[in-house]
Amino acid sequence: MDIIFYHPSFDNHYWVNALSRALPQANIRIWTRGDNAPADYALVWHPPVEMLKGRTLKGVFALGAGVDAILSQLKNNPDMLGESIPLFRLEDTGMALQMQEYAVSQVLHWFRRFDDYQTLKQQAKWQPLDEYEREDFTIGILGAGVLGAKVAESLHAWGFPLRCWSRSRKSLPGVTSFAGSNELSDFLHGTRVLINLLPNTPETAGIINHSLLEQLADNSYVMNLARGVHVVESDLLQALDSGKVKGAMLDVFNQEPLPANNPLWAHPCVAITPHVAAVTRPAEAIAFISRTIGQLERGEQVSGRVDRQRGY
Ligand SMILES: NC(=O)c1ccc[n+]([C@@H]2O[C@H](COP(=O)([O-])OP(=O)(O)OC[C@H]3O[C@@H](n4cnc5c(N)ncnc54)[C@H](O)[C@@H]3O)[C@@H](O)[C@H]2O)c1
Ligand SMILES: O=C(O)[C@H](O)CO
Repeated sequence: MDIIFYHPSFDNHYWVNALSRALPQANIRIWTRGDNAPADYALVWHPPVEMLKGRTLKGVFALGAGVDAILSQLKNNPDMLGESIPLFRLEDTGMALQMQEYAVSQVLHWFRRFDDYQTLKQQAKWQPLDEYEREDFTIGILGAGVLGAKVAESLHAWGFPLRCWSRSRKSLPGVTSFAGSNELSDFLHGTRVLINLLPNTPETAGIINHSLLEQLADNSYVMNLARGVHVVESDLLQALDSGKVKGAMLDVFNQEPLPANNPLWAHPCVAITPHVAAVTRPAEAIAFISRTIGQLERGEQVSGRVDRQRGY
């Protein structure tokens, strides 16, 4: 079995060595320009079109959870990957725990008013503030898939009222489920902390806009852990300036790296991390990929296949 590997920023040699240990029966090589030799599988992130074009592969694995970049490449280059070639993405592989750490720490930061205490500290003011009540701190999770469901589970342990919004109704312990565009307004009404874990699709791009933000509870908080394209940045800035939204924690942006002149950097109510909410962990990702290739080779059911029409 032949496997080609390409990632623009990972240590490709490290990955190929680790993959070779996990799949000793496979010949795994780093793909470089001009390599047209046959391959059965391709493991990729932002691949050059020529890497995949014209190949008859048994499968392509994206080395991350979101496949928006590869699907948008496919849109512009429809012959890059034949319709019948399955595309897979990483499901969890250590990302859920990272999302849980991120979401729980930030929700607690807001709930315990550490943002307000930081402001008071800057004024050298010793001033105990009123406590927030849990029942006023409803958390709404946009997207209740692999990562959203796990984030809900970790916040459930802290006793917050929880709700989620997804395409189909979910059954998650302690979480009120809203489904479909007809129920989005009901989901937003009373939501104090909004956590975004949707995939980037034509339906979800720009979803966190003026109209959505207006429907949240007053003094709400927004956490974007999914993709920058979900947020209309000018609408979020306006909502922060008006006080409707009290704080935002953003990991992803329309333009990455976020340009130095973007007003989000300087906004006192915005916290920023550089697209690190959940990174691909080699050991777990390689275990998932090698297990899935084994299942495919044996003709078994697999998980993680992307529905190209649906867009995730
Ligand atoms: N910031 C980071 O470091 C980072 C890391 C990993 C993943 N991500 C992002 O997180 C996203 C989610 O990952 P996942 O593994 O949980 O995905 P997933 O496919 O398991 O879950 C997606 C969820 O979104 C819902 N959804 C999709 N389209 C919808 C629509 N139109 N209306 C309502 N609900 C809709 C689905 O029903 C599902 O519940 C990824 O697509 C990726 O963009 C970001
Ligand atoms: O989608 C993912 O896996 C992360 O956002 C890394 O890009």
